[in-house]
Amino acid sequence: MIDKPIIVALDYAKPAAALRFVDSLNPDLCRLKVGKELFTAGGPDLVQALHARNFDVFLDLKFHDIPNTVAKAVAAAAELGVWMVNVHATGGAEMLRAASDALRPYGEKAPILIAVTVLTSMSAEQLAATGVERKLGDHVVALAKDARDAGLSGVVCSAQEARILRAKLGDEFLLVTPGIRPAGSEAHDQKRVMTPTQAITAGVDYLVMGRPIRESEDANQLLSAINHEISDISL
Ligand SMILES: O=c1ccn([C@@H]2O[C@H](COP(=O)(O)O)[C@@H](O)[C@H]2O)c(=O)[nH]1
Repeated sequence: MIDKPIIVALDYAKPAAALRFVDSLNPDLCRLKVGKELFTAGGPDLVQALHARNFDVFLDLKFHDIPNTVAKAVAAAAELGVWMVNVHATGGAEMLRAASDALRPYGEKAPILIAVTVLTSMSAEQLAATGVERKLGDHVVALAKDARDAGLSGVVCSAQEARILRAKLGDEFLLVTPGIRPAGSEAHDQKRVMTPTQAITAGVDYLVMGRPIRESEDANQLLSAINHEISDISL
């Protein structure tokens, strides 16, 4: 299993609140994800503050724009030194290729580039209502193949699609899955959820968890318990 598979979503409105929480976390237990809300409030300074505290940062801005704009945006993320960055796979093959090509000059220092397939907050019915005629699983697989063919390293998907993606895309392709909920905990707005054990058993590489960790009484204790639970799984 991958080292430090839990990525904690720092969905905070204020950088100070995010850093207060981060200062209570043990960097040996997790990596961090900065999304649209916190990056809009805290910008590159906040990302640098997380790097200074020895955390790997997944910059989850889900770029989706014309190829030139997305290429420049992922290059800016590389300049920031983030560990992982993402784009929307529905931006199309040309956009995905432009993003991948933009990171080539950074060589081994390039962030891991992945693509969002179908948001974990969407059900099959909600996806169909947007006009997508393929079944949800088929759509995720098709978008993941587009990402792989454009040179990306993996996708954001639900753990519910992990088995089919592993079968179709092989063992090296990274699967990063939000919508992870410890057994018995609230799903909130997430529709396609799995527990950490179910997800790792299905072949997921990274588990993204926000509210269950941030709202727990002792985040380090919960992270340790989940890391211990999934470390026992042999695939
Ligand atoms: O399909 C996706 C893509 C991204 N996310 C992000 O992950 C976290 C999940 O937070 P929870 O509190 O554990 O629900 C959040 O930052 C989302 O923006 C996602 O949920 N689904």
